Amino acid sequence: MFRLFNRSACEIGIDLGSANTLIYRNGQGIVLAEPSVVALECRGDRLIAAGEEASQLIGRSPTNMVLSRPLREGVIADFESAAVMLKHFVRKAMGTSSSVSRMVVGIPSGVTEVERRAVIETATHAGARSVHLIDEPLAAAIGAGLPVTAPVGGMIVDIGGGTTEVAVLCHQGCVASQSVRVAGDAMNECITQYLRKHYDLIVGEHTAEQLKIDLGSAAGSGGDRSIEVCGQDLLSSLPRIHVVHESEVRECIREPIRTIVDAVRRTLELTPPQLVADIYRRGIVLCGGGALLRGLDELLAAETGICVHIAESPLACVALGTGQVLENPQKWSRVLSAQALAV
Ligand SMILES: Nc1ncnc2c1ncn2[C@@H]1O[C@H](COP(=O)(O)OP(=O)(O)OP(=O)(O)O)[C@@H](O)[C@H]1O
Repeated sequence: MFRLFNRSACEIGIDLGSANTLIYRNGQGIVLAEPSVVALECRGDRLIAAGEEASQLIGRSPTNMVLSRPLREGVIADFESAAVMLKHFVRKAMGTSSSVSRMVVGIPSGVTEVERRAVIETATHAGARSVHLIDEPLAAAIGAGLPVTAPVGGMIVDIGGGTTEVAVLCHQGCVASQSVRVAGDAMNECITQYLRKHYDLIVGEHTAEQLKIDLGSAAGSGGDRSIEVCGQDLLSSLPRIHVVHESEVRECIREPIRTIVDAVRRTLELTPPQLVADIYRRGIVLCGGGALLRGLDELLAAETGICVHIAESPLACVALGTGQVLENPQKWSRVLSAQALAV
């Protein structure tokens, strides 16, 4: 019976992000990548849709449905919805397995004890028999391939939807870090506010996000591309087409980008000189979806005087890192023993 049970149990690593949830399954790699969105029935908490399907309903949900992005700024803001969403994702990732014997979950480094507990309870509710938490910057650095076990310093900057995590790592530990609750969502919000204030135009979340991805940049590229968007006129409530320029988007996301650059500079100030020299030689590694913002690597390099590299799969680094910890528990025993919380 014991052997049968063990054969059907699986181990998974999770990046439970404000914007996206990724699941790594032991021996298989990343098996799920979905937006962290869930649609529930208004009465009761019956699941209607989760992930990509629910994301299509943002700004379009009927009145008998509650649409939720249960994580805000990297932490669980709506416990009930997070539990239903994670349970659904874990079931999908489990495939034919009957249980999850171990779950490694990435959490932002600046979270409170209550926020940590909320993650553990959500993971337990989703079916995990033992839950280990790992700091996201450490998981991201492992996933990005930084030599975090070596006695040399490396810097990782993870720009997600709700949080930006900056950390200097050395010998499986964190030497200096900053966690700011400003990232991709804050940029979307700035774009929405700008269009409302300057053009009396209200746009949905998807439109703001698309503008950021299509036109957003941290530094000028020479031209000034533009695209047409459709929004709702603030005064008449009627639909209106408006042309938005690259230079406008760059201007309105300037503030969150400044906050991110300042977090990197503050982390360097907190870093001992020997490690600063290591980082200078190896460069800074950028990951998270925000790493894909055009020109951000160049801006950071200009502001710090240090080379900046974008990780190979920036959106997957945290999940890949949790996966490596699962696959090689001996190597990462120090990371896990410090974080382990058997349920
Ligand atoms: N090409 C792009 N240009 C700019 N931003 C992008 C691009 N692609 C994705 N993003 C942004 O990346 C963010 C999502 O990144 P990611 O999946 O790493 O976040 P997360 O892990 O869910 O969030 P958090 O770490 O805060 O919990 C979103 O804000 C999204 O708009």
